[in-house]
Amino acid sequence: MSINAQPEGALLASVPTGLLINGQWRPAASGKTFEVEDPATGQVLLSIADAGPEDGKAALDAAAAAQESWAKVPSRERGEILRHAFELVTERAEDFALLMTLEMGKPLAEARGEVTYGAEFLRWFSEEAVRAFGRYSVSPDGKSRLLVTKKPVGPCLLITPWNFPLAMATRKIAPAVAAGCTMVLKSANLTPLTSQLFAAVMQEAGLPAGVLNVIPTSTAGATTGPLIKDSRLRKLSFTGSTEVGRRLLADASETVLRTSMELGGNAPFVVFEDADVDAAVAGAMLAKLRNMGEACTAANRFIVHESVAQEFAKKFAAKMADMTTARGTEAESKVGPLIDAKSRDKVHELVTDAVSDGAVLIMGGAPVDGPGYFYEPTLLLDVREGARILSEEIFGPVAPIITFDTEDEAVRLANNTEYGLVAYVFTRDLNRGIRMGERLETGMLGLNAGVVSNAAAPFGGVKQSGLGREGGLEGIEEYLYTQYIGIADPYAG
Ligand SMILES: NC(=O)c1ccc[n+]([C@@H]2O[C@H](COP(=O)([O-])OP(=O)(O)OC[C@H]3O[C@@H](n4cnc5c(N)ncnc54)[C@H](O)[C@@H]3O)[C@@H](O)[C@H]2O)c1
Ligand SMILES: O=CCCC(=O)O
Repeated sequence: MSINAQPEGALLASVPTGLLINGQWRPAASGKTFEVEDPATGQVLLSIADAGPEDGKAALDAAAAAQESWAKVPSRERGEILRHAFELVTERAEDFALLMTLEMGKPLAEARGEVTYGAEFLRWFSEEAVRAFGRYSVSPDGKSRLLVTKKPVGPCLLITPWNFPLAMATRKIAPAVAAGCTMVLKSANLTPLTSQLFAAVMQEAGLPAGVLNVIPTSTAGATTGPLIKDSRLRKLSFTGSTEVGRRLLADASETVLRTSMELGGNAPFVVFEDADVDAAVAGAMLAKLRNMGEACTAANRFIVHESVAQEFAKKFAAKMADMTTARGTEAESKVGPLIDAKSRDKVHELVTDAVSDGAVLIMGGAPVDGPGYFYEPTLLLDVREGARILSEEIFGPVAPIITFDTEDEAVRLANNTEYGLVAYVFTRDLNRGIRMGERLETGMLGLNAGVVSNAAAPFGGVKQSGLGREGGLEGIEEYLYTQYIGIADPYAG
């Protein structure tokens, strides 16, 4: 494969279409396949093998068989495989970007940004692999020695969403490889192609057979359900909706399976009266329109001080009006299609509901005519506090604005949600920024920043946004368990 993007046909022809089990690409046991569509055109891109329960079991068999030998591979070697994978993904950045744009719809410029972001998890954890230290200490009474070590948790099931096809996979696979775990990856059925290509890259980077097994499927529950109940599985790492996450947590409780849950969000974006409004608008464009608003981190509620709300809305609308809605492969595209008709209908329903409830439509507010699932960038002012659009994830390019008067009111509005992934705060007052960090119930805070994602930072939420952290120093811990060995007094007898 070349460094430059291949033409679509050649690129698609290079994507493996089988299941990856024990180092071999093979058809599903049932012989079934499913189709992957381009959300911008509705055209079928590729048909790929459709794993069923039998394939799921074969994948876990392979992961379980490879676990012991993989855990013994020196951490430096595991790190070097990750580093090699980082270099290969970077060399093929244009291919990964085009593939993501084709199957998910995001504009090419954003897809390139995701390649950089996704690849960084490989580099970060190639460096962290060698730092999973334990400790040795003398017990307080001096009579014994305490040896504390970190060990790989064992075979993991990784389930990823469709919205960031590369980064959501590398954010799990890289720390699992660094920790010495084997894996079964269940990629998103709407965007499995990037994971297929990435798995081929991991093979090329030297990952031994059986360490990473990949089972795309159109029957997620039926195929992964038995794995979650299988006592050989030691970890479930899920990224997706809170609704599915809740169900998987219930299933995981049967075997007291260790879990990481990266779930939904409902991010507040708070603009204080002392904020630099232009900087807040620039942050809002990122926090809202990155990935067409299809991000767990997307600002879902703009909570703006009443004294600057008109100015903020006017400037925000002007910037939004510059965003060209077009197929992601077109050079001018700034907003691609939503993932499917169901998602677009839900976005429209939330907008219609807010408007019929008294919100003022400043711009947009409708699906775009023609092929693909495009939705107009939309701005709503004076949204009523109890509106559905403020309590549900919009997952589209729609920004609802509500106003506040006092800091206490901003905090109350921002925390008024079951979610707690990220919040954004714009203010020139550092003390106020710090206070908001202390008062907001979220795992992450963007202070005068519209994006917080960074491979070196612990990504994750509180409340119903999930459990655990991905990235940062914390990310590898999700794949390690602590073992303590008590040693008798070496001076006794
Ligand atoms: N917190 C985060 O880091 C983060 C990151 C990305 C996306 N998300 C969230 O993901 C959601 C969007 O992604 P989605 O629509 O793919 O979510 P989803 O929950 O519908 O699906 C996520 C994954 O789970 C699989 N799945 C669905 N039902 C399943 C079942 N019964 N058993 C096993 N697997 C099952 C899907 O096939 C997919 O691979 C949003 O809520 C978004 O906020 C969260
Ligand atoms: O969709 C949520 C993930 C977004 C990110 O990692 O920046």
